[in-house]
Amino acid sequence: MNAKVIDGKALSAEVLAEVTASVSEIQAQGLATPCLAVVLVGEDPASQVYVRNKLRQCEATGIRSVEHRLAADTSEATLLELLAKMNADPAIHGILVQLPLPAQIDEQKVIAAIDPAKDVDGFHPENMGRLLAGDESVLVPCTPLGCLLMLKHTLGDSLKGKHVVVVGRSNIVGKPAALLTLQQHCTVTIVHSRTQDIEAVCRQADILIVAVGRAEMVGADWVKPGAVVLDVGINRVERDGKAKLVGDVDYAAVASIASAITPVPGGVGPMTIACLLRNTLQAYQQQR
Ligand SMILES: Nc1nc2c(c(=O)[nH]1)N[C@@H](CN(C=O)c1ccc(C(=O)N[C@@H](CCC(=O)O)C(=O)O)cc1)CN2
Ligand SMILES: [Mg+2]
Repeated sequence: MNAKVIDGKALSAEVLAEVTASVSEIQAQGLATPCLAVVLVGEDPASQVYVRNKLRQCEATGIRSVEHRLAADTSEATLLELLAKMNADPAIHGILVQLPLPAQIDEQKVIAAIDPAKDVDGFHPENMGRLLAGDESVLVPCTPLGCLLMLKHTLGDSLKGKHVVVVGRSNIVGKPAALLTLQQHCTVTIVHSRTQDIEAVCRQADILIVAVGRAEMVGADWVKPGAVVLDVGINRVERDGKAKLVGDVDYAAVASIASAITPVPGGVGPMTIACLLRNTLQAYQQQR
């Protein structure tokens, strides 16, 4: 088998085009423009790239953006004060704090301080709880939402009843990906570092979603022939003396056995940013 490549760049362009059309319509009606506030603490190079891309996509879709760059030694209190101001500002509809945060700041405390209505990352405990309860109007985390859109695009109605195995149990990807596919009537298993015979469980999957952060961990012997494989990993490695970006899946090996697979780069990553803008529009519409 030679897997179909699920093109995250092409699909994210479709999502962004829909957002752009909706923003144009809002502007044509003379309404306030949707606005996203982005907070970056410190100088992590990857985070700087992601934030730059988020701001660039805001501009491309017509969404207004406000950027706050804070020094790496910013105190938790200062960040919480900024969030309180933005929560109270009716001209700001979405707020995101780029993760990871420096060690002196408690990530959970910061996430919980964002107004759930403006939480375009879908990380707030209230939004996580609503997702768990099956509330379909809730803001959901961007990466798992991107995965779901890719699965719907690839499988359509036949997504129902499929066995999804999610590798990784993070709050940001693994758990919400499991809940979102459960909501689509999939049979869902989460596996992780302590799972016994993890390869055998993964081999049962019709759909394998891998989000562990370990370069090329999933080989062909983890995958049932014909499975759909979504690779959420982004790992910077050195190969033949050159820097290279690889996923958590051994792409060449798994593409020869899967029916469809996401590449890295150009797979799930671009969908994350497109879904952020989609969520910003949703937050705006729900605040009107
Ligand atoms: N507040 C948040 N922080 C973080 C999130 C998040 O959703 N919200 N996710 C990740 C980082 N992230 C977005 O913030 C993100 C990561 C990767 C990509 C992406 O498009 N990747 C490209 C490769 C780019 C590269 O060269 O590194 C790809 O896969 O094609 C977009 C967004 C952690 N923090
Ligand atoms: Mg092996």
